[in-house]
This record gives sequence, structure tokens and C-alpha cells, in this order.
Amino acid sequence: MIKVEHLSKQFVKKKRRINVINDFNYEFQSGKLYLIKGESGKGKTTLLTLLAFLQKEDGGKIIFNDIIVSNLKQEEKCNLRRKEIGIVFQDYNLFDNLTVMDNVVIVDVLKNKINKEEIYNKAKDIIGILGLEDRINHYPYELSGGEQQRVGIARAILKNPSILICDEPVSNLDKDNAVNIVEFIDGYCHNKNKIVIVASHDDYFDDCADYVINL
Ligand SMILES: Nc1ncnc2c1ncn2[C@@H]1O[C@H](COP(=O)(O)OP(=O)(O)OP(=O)(O)O)[C@@H](O)[C@H]1O
Repeated sequence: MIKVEHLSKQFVKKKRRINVINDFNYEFQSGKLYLIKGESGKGKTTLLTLLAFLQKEDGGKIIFNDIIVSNLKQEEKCNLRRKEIGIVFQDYNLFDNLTVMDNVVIVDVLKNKINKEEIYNKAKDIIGILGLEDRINHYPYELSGGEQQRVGIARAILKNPSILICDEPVSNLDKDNAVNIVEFIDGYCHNKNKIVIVASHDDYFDDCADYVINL
């Protein structure tokens, strides 16, 4: 469970302070898919980055299970994120000069010097599940957008995170690829009992979302 209480985030733009997230309260439960909607600039990405501990809130607190994340040191937050949260980005965020396999394992191999073989084996399984086994030694420029996004998802779920956060995961994709990715994310949430939080301005996630949060 991840819970936010009185969450707020402000930015200064052109010398004016704007409240992007203002006294936001919510509880996210396992096995539920939360769809964040809102016009451009309403704060969808900002909210996701707060929930992923990628930036610090200005007010309120974030509670993950019984841990008050807001009270943790930066390093503790990073460790918690690495263990519990997977993040999928709109523009895939892959390393151009790494193969599919290396893109999926890079962070974990660098951070975990001991169980490298285990990490590679797990990555191979996940890459297979996502239908990319033939692409394992290919580079991002050799892949379609849908395939690149599946690599992004494989990387995000490598550690079987309890929370999957997706920022516009299908908005760069054609319909077939988008539907494919939506089905996978839906299954990750509902078959594996995970918290999934998706920001999306299109309607692909409307049918599988349990809750819609309008910003
Ligand atoms: N680091 C920052 N510094 C200043 N302003 C910022 C910063 N990050 C976001 N903002 C502003 O906060 C507001 C919300 O931005 P955010 O990216 O969260 O919106 P969004 O709903 O995800 O938009 P979009 O759908 O266009 O991606 C915008 O006005 C944006 O310019």
C-alpha cells in the first residue's frame, strides 16, 4: 500500500509560484490499476515522480506500507525505490549503445555484484514473456517503438516490483502496439496483485483501470 497525505509540490515559473500538486490525499492498494488523467500541465508527471520518490514533496507525506518515506535519507529512498518500484517512461529511456539484454539488466548488474547469473537468467525469462527473445542482442535503433517500450517494461519489472509507475506508456505507439502494452500492464496489476499507476491522456487504459484520478 502506498498512501499520500496532504501532498503538495510547487514550482516557480517566471517568478510566480505555482501549486502543481495541492493538498492531494490518496491511498493506492495492491491489485488495483489507477489511471491519472488531466490536461497537459495539470501535474500528472509531477505526481508520478513524487510517488516514485524521484523528487521531494514540498508538503505532506508519502507512506509506503509502514514506512514514512518522507522521513528517509536520500540513499534509503533510492534503495526502497530500486527494490519496490518499477518505472516505465513515455520515450522508453533506453541506452542506445546497449543491447536489449544489457538495457534490461544494467542497473541491477551494476548494483548487485554477486548474483549476476541469477539476474541474467531472470531477465532472459522476462524478455521471453514480452516476446523479445529474438531481439535479445539487438540495439534499440533496430527495434520498433512497441518493441522498445517492451524493453522498458522488462527493465521496470525485472525485480518484480510491488509498484509499477507508467508515464504515458503508449502515447508514442500505434494502436496494435498500444493495445499489446496495455494488456501486459493490466495483467501485471491484476494477475500479480501489484499496484499500477498510469498517467495517460488517451483512452487505452479506460477499460482496465479500477480508479481514475482526475487532476
Ligand atoms: N522542474 C520544474 N520546474 C518548473 N516548473 C515545472 C517543473 N516540472 C514541472 N513544472 C511545471 O509544472 C506543471 C505540471 O507539469 P507536469 O509535467 O507534471 O504536467 P503533466 O500533466 O504531466 O503535463 P503533460 O501532459 O504535458 O506531460 C507545468 O506547468 C510544468 O511547466
